[in-house]
Amino acid sequence: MSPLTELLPLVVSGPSGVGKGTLIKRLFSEFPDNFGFSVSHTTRSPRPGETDGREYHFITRDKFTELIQDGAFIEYAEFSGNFYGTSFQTVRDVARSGRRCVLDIDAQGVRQIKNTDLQPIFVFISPPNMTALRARLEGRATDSEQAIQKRLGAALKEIQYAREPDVHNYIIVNDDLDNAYEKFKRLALGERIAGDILPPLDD
Ligand SMILES: Nc1ncnc2c1ncn2[C@@H]1O[C@H](COP(=O)(O)OP(=O)(O)OP(=O)(O)O)[C@@H](O)[C@H]1O
Repeated sequence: MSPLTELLPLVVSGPSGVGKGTLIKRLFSEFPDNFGFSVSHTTRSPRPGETDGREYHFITRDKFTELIQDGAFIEYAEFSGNFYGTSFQTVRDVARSGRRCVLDIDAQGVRQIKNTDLQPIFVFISPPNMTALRARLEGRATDSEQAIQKRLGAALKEIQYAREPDVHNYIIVNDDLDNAYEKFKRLALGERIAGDILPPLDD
C-alpha cells in the first residue's frame, strides 16, 4: 500500500442524500490524522455556528470574481445566488499537511475537474434505488417536499452522468451503511477494491 501522502485526492460525488457526508465524517473520525477535507470558498454568509476556514472560506463576491479570473479554482458553481468553489491552493495545503485530500463535489464539479491537470480518484456513491434515496432525504428532515423533488430530479441527472463510461474509477452502492463504509475506507486508505455496479433505478 502506498503511503497516504503519495495518494491522489479522492473526489466523492453522488446525489444529495445518498450518504456522502455520513461516509466522509465516519472516515475522518476513524482516521483524524490521515485525511483532510477540502474547505470550499463561498460568497454566502456564514450560518450561526459556522467558522471561517472550517466549514467554508467566506469571501466577498468581488474577491470570488478575482479568484475566478486568476484561475484559482479547480471547480466552481453558482447555487441560489451564491458562488461556491474549490481552489487549487486548498487542495495543495491539505497535501502539504501530509494528509489525503477528500473532496465532496457534484457532477458539474466532476466535469470541471476532468479539465484540470489534477488527476484524482473519482468515486461515485450510489443509492440502492430512488425509493431509498427519497426516504433518506425525508428522514434527514432538512428539506421541504419541493426541495426534495428538486434534489431527486438532480439525482437522476447525477446518476445518468455516472453511467457514462470512464467518469468514475469506482462505484460504491450505499445500501447497508457498514458495508459501504468498509469499501469506502479501504479505497480511501489506498487499497484496490472491487467496486460495485450501478443498480438499475427503475422503481
Ligand atoms: N446506508 C444508509 N442507510 C440508511 N440511511 C443512510 C445511509 N447512509 C446515510 N444515511 C442517512 O441518509 C441521510 C442523508 O445522508 P447525508 O447527509 O450523509 O447525505 P449527503 O450525500 O452528504 O447529502 P448532501 O449532498 O445533500 O450533503 C442522513 O440522514 C443519513 O443518516
